[in-house]
Amino acid sequence: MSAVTAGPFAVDAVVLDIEGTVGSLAHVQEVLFPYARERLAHWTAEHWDDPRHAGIRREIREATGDPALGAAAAAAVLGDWSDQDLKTAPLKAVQALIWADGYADGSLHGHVYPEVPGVLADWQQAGIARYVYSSGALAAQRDWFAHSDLGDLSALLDGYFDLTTAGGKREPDSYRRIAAAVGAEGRSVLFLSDVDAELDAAAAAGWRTAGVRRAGDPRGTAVGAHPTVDSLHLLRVTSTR
Ligand SMILES: CSCCC(=O)C(=O)COP(=O)(O)O
Ligand SMILES: [Mg+2]
Repeated sequence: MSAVTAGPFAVDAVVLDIEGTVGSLAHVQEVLFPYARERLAHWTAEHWDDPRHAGIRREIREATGDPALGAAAAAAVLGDWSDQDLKTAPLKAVQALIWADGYADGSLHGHVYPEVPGVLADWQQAGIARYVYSSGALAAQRDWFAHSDLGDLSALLDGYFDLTTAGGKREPDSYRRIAAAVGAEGRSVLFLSDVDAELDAAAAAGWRTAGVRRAGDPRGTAVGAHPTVDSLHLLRVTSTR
């Protein structure tokens, strides 16, 4: 393991990506996504006409341009989006609903790297706020941390942002929205991600940035030009206060 550190970062808040940052890319790609993919057809057959999911239905119909799209066609569309790993809000909403069953019956857990709870607790103790920003839906993010393989980590987090509340992760305006929502100046927020385009967007909004690249990640050890660590305990983060 490398011991390359990043920082110092004097900040009021840290915002963390999930996939590839606090949890393993392989877990998302090889466990979570297939779990939902295998159940998409059944989910749409069961729930397509459910009034509680009218928003999902409307968004998928809008995206396809077919106001009469039925359950079977919707399942095919969702399957295509999943196969392409497209970060679309309705796919993320359906995945979250399917995963919720797996978390509830104990067949799914959110993967969290071993140092994460301790580092979050240290930042909490130092008065640094801790938020999550993922393409995964808010419900999926909450479930990930509430049902992590290291226990319920919800108390270590102050809030969650996703595509519906912040916008796309490669758009600087999304980071401006989050900063406004948490009441922080961009320069006082540190964003952690495994994707350089996301860090570039955060930097364009004036945020501090650090890449996280876990050991064995096939994408290599650098995340663009951003200072990069392979474990959160190598970040030197202090409070501005
Ligand atoms: C618990 S969210 C599951 C991960 C997911 O759906 C996803 O698309 C990963 O996106 P991220 O922004 O966390 O890299
Ligand atoms: Mg990620």
